[in-house]
Amino acid sequence: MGTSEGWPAPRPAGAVSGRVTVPGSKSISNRALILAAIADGPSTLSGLLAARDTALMRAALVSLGVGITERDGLVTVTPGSLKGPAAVDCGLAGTVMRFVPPVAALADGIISFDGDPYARERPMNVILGALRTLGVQIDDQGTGRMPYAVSGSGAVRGGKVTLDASGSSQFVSALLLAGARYDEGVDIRHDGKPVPSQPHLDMSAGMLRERGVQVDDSEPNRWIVAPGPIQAKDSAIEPDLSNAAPFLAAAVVTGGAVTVTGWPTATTQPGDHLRDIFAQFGADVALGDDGLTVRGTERISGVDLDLSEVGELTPVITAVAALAEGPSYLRGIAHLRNHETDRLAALEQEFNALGGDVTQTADGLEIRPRPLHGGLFGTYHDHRMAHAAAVAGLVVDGLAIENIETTAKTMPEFPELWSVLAG
Ligand SMILES: O=C(O)C1=C[C@@H](OP(=O)(O)O)[C@@H](O)[C@H](O)C1
Ligand SMILES: C=C(OP(=O)(O)O)C(=O)O
Repeated sequence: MGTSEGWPAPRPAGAVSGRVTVPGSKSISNRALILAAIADGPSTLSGLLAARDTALMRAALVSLGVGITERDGLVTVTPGSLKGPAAVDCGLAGTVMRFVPPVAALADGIISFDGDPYARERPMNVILGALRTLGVQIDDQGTGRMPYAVSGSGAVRGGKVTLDASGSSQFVSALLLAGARYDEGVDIRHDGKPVPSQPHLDMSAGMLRERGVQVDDSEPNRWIVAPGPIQAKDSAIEPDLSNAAPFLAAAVVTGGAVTVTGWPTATTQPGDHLRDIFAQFGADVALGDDGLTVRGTERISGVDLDLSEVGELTPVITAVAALAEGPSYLRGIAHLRNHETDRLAALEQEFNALGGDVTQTADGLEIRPRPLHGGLFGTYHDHRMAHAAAVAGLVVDGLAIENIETTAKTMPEFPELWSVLAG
């Protein structure tokens, strides 16, 4: 696949059209695994994503004493008594490094956490501080970052905590997901600039309610989870709508038509915002029984978008914007500096290296379309940088993608699916 020269991005002669089935949602899969692991009985999950982030989550839960078996594509999770010692590899997965420590706090024993080199740069201080307030003992050598160890005593007091989740919604989701199992539940208040990624918070609250947990999020910036059992639940994981972004973008930038199958009619996934976003770029968007179809038109308009709720869509949106007719302004995404890499810097660097004109602002990007030329597009261990590069490569000669294998974080089949659609 990839070589030292990178993976040559497919450069089709004309419009890209076809149907794509994308694998399960990373965010729903890892929440379903966590909730099943601390539920009141076994749960069977279908359509669970098989990718690096979910493999890391499964390994983490198994190391704590959870039973996970797989048969005919169905994954059964059986809660066990949670115990250390254990060592959790978080890779570069935000959902593992933030969601597992609150569960590890329920275990009896010491659970240590580490991950990829860049994982040590991703902020953890807010969630570690909040856990300490809730009665959990954590040793991070005073760094607020990885590596750290949680010393569980088999139970967590819980209760009230105030935190600043402007850096990542995952700090709140982490406490919500485990909070029902704390003696006093959790009562979280956010104090700071706005919390990003509201759909992911709704996803956490929604999945808890589906499992019988009482969540009160009626007051802005406050979430109360009542103590009590989490009901086991068999469930089907939706396709990953954020990972559908590059495929749909292929239709937009080549004037083709792409259908992503199995698009849910109601969902908390942020990727559902793509319907509106691609329409703003000028594409025709239709949600039908067959899935979501995006049809490119003659023109790609520049856009002015606040992406604070859907930050993970930014790399692919940047690629489309770089190929538009006019400038685009993407706002509300300062927190992307804490993602798999500093995404604002990485997008600026890599699109400008192709002849583009992308500038970082305090909270986003300004993109002025320029004719792009080929080159090696750096991906910084960021799956979504690779998706952005692939979209640009559809219409730019000689574009190669460095470390295409990084797409395995959430979609190991990406190179194959992309080659079939665009090759
Ligand atoms: O809870 C989740 O599953 C996620 C929340 C978001 O994190 P941030 O709020 O840190 O952007 C999102 O970007 C990430 O890809 C997945
Ligand atoms: C920010 C992302 O991932 P993580 O879950 O590692 O935070 C992402 O997938 O875009």
